[in-house]
Amino acid sequence: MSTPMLEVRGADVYYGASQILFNLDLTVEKGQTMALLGRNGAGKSTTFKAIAGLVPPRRGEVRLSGETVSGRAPYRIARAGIGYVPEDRQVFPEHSVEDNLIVAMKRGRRGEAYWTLTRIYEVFPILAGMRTRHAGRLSGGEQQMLTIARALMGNPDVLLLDEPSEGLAPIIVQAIGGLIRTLRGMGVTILLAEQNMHFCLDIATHATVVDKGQVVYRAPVAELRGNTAITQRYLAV
Ligand SMILES: Nc1ncnc2c1ncn2[C@@H]1O[C@H](COP(=O)(O)OP(=O)(O)OP(=O)(O)O)[C@@H](O)[C@H]1O
Repeated sequence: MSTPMLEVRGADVYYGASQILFNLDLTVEKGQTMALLGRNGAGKSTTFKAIAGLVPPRRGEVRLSGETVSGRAPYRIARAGIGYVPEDRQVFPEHSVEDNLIVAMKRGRRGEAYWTLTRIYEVFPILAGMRTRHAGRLSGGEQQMLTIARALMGNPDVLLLDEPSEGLAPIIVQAIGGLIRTLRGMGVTILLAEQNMHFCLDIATHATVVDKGQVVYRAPVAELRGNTAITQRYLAV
């Protein structure tokens, strides 16, 4: 098997004296859309912060295409190819949609420039229609699309999306879901954290379930769908 795109190996992660993740292992292969599922407080966001270098693991490591990136500063991890979209949609509110995209523009680590403004507008036509609008004027769903588009402008090898459906109306959640499916169809490698299992089942190819900071299940999504013992016990559905 080829080297995984993203690996977390044996990660112990703490906030101060509290241990939040315990010996956590996670693997995302190239082209997969991996759902990271678990209840509120299970450790999904902390896993993302550990990967992005905001809360580095005290033990264990994070590897991107086989290269250890944990221990580096967050901006260096981003530059290495990890595009992180945190839960709180951070846009520059006083700047236009297009300026928000342009400041994030960067070649990938092998010099790739697949994601350009033109391609972003093809995949996100809604942003094309509001390119001169101040980002602060966008709705929550539009801002979510903009933050995903901004992360892509950095030509990452893997895209981390932390609860992209959170707090959005069902019709917008559907639109975000459709967008992630489009990215999946384009071969983008995605790690998607979600509390909403139904949202994930339609989008992801694989699932990893965490509970109390530990991985309790991993399988292709089709298997999770049929596993009511797991979904009832860990996902409260
Ligand atoms: N900055 C922090 N300091 C201390 N504890 C924290 C901090 N952030 C989160 N925690 C705790 O870490 C645990 C895991 O939180 P985390 O945010 O990773 O969960 P989650 O699965 O992403 O859930 P949510 O959907 O609520 O974001 C929780 O018990 C939470 O209270």
